Amino acid sequence: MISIRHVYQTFGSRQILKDVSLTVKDGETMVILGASGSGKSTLLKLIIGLLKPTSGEVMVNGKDMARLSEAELNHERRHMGFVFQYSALFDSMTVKENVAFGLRMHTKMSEEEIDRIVKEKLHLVGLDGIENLMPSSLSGGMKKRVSLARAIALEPEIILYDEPTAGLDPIRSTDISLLIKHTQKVLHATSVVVTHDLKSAEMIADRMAFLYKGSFLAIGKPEELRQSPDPRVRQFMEGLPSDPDFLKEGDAP
Ligand SMILES: Nc1ncnc2c1ncn2[C@@H]1O[C@H](COP(=O)(O)OP(=O)(O)OP(=O)(O)O)[C@@H](O)[C@H]1O
Repeated sequence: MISIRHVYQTFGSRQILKDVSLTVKDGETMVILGASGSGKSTLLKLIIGLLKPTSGEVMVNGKDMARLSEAELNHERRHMGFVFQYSALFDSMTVKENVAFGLRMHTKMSEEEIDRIVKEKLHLVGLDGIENLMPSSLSGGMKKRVSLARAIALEPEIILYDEPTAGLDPIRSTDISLLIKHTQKVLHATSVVVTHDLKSAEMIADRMAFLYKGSFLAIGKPEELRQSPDPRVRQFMEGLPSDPDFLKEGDAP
């Protein structure tokens, strides 16, 4: 379980998160929505323990991430998988070495076991037989899949996704969203997905949380957000422009 309690995050004089609280239950997929700069990635960094909150608590599986030593943090991160924006594969390593990275770092598995797990995870993401390719020869969608295979290699209890569909065309974006959903079904992981992509969010979310200027305006099931009494939430959910005069009469599509 991930429990964020009354978190404030300040950088210099700028307050980025203001009294943010959120619980992500075991096995749940929580999607964090919000405009650019609203603090979504900052929230992920707090969960990973890359940032310590200015005040408040970030508890992951009962551990206060801000109070852990670097060694303890690394131990906790072994149970977490990360799918970064733009895949972040190691360009000088083959697909196999990318997927095997965490296995080599955190375990003493034999080469046979590593081979087996790499094959199994690539199969799960629909990429059989590409172990020896280099990332530079893959399409954007394939890179995302490899990134997901790497994130789940150690069968993490928690998976964090930062904009998993960024830079993909709508069809590939749907493919990745379906894959995230499938992965959830297989692994029963607790997941937090940061995205701008409403269609993807609707496909994968158990619940959604809408971050607006550093505070959550709404947390709930997708239909609850769509019917939110707060016009700012509905506006985002409907993808309307920020300036209501933007679509003047006669300009409407
Ligand atoms: N380490 C830092 N030092 C100073 N400012 C920071 C730092 N990290 C983030 N910020 C600022 O905090 C704000 C929120 O950043 P964050 O990356 O969390 O937003 P976001 O919602 O993920 O945006 P996007 O969707 O564009 O990625 C931004 O204005 C950013 O410039």
